[in-house]
Amino acid sequence: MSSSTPYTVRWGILATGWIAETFTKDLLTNPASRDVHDVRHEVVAVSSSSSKDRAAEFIKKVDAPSSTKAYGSYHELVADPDVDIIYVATPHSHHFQNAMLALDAGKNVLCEKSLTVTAAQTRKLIETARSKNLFFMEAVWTRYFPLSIKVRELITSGAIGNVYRTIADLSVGRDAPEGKIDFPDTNRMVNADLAGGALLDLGIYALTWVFQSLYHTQPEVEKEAPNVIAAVNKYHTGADETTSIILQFPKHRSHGIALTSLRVASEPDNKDTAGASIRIQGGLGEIQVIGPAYRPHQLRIITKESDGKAEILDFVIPKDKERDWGHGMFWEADEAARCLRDGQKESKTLPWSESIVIMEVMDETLRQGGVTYPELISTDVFDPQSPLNTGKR
Ligand SMILES: NC(=O)C1=CN([C@@H]2O[C@H](COP(=O)(O)OP(=O)(O)OC[C@H]3O[C@@H](n4cnc5c(N)ncnc54)[C@H](OP(=O)(O)O)[C@@H]3O)[C@@H](O)[C@H]2O)C=CC1
Ligand SMILES: O=C1OC[C@@H](O)[C@H](O)[C@H]1O
Repeated sequence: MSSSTPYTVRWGILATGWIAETFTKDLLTNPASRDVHDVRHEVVAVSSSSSKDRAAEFIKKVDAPSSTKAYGSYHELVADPDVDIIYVATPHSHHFQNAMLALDAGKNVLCEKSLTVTAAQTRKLIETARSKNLFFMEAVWTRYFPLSIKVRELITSGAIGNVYRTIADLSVGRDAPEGKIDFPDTNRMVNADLAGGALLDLGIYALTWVFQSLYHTQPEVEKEAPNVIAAVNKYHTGADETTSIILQFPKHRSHGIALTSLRVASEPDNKDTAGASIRIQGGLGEIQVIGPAYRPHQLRIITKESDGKAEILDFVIPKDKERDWGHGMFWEADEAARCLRDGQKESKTLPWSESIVIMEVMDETLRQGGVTYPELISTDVFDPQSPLNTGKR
């Protein structure tokens, strides 16, 4: 293959909900629209545990090629020899069983966040990927944004000195009268059977910023798992509604403050009026990240020398004009493609070891808050016939 021929990855999409649609539409954009020329993506199959018809409707809706195969079960998808990698887009409750199903069938996996319900499940998936020599990655898309790459470069180049503290918030204001939260109790955001709660759904992004700035950017030998102090308020469903975590990295004398809530909003008007959702603070200045923690769009760099004038860097998410689409999830897909091309089993931007430490922080937070999830979704015993794999709800 000549070096000018892009490497093609053939994707299988497992589930047909909101994020599956958003991600698949990104896969179908022209990589040239984001100035990527070395990799490309094909969507070859989609599976729905609800029905084959639903998978077929999805294929039409996202405007995938008519040759895309529709399956009415996850089992059929993972057995398809034309699929190189499976994108797991079910609720977090299902990730462990669904990702295991794919790995067990010899497929590479990109799995939505939060990676699993427990750290033990994450460890099991990683052991399986390692023993089967397969690629496996947690789909924390924000890490692959040019904006995130720039933040990591600024930190490692010493632009704000030693980083001592990061304050990161991802909260959505869904407070409702009479102590309610404005999601039906069955919704995956608050339903404990689907591993609902602020932490696993949103808090993972606040933790991502703490880890990108205080952990990932450290030399390998200096990385340390943090001490964790958590305060958790539970909703009547048993899921956490407001969770605040202090992470202490003693060797580095640094603290991370990760905040998440379903009651109050990081950005009440979605117009940046509330200021930075993330502040990365160093001895010489700070980097402020503007926009929601999962899809930020601006950096403000303020140093002791700034003299009241922040350096502002804007990051626009490119659109494929022909499809009139571009959400920003294509960068993580490009990363997965390059790893497959280069024979790498894990991404350097979010290595397995880091996913484990983050899951351990979430475990500890939930333990301190007394949040527990049902055995069906927290077991680390793989069962191909689990209802989570067969869709028998
Ligand atoms: N990276 C990001 O920006 C985002 C990531 N996410 C993550 O993606 C995952 C899915 O979220 P989202 O797409 O919003 O969820 P949806 O409820 O919209 O979709 C989930 C899909 O999973 C399948 N599914 C299988 N069993 C169940 C079940 N018991 N209940 C509900 N769905 C089931 C269904 O597809 P089918 O019937 O076809 O099998 C369903 O459409 C979550 O882990 C979430 O954290 C979500 C939003 C944004
Ligand atoms: O990952 C996510 O990012 C966007 C949020 O709206 C969504 O709830 C969450 O799953």
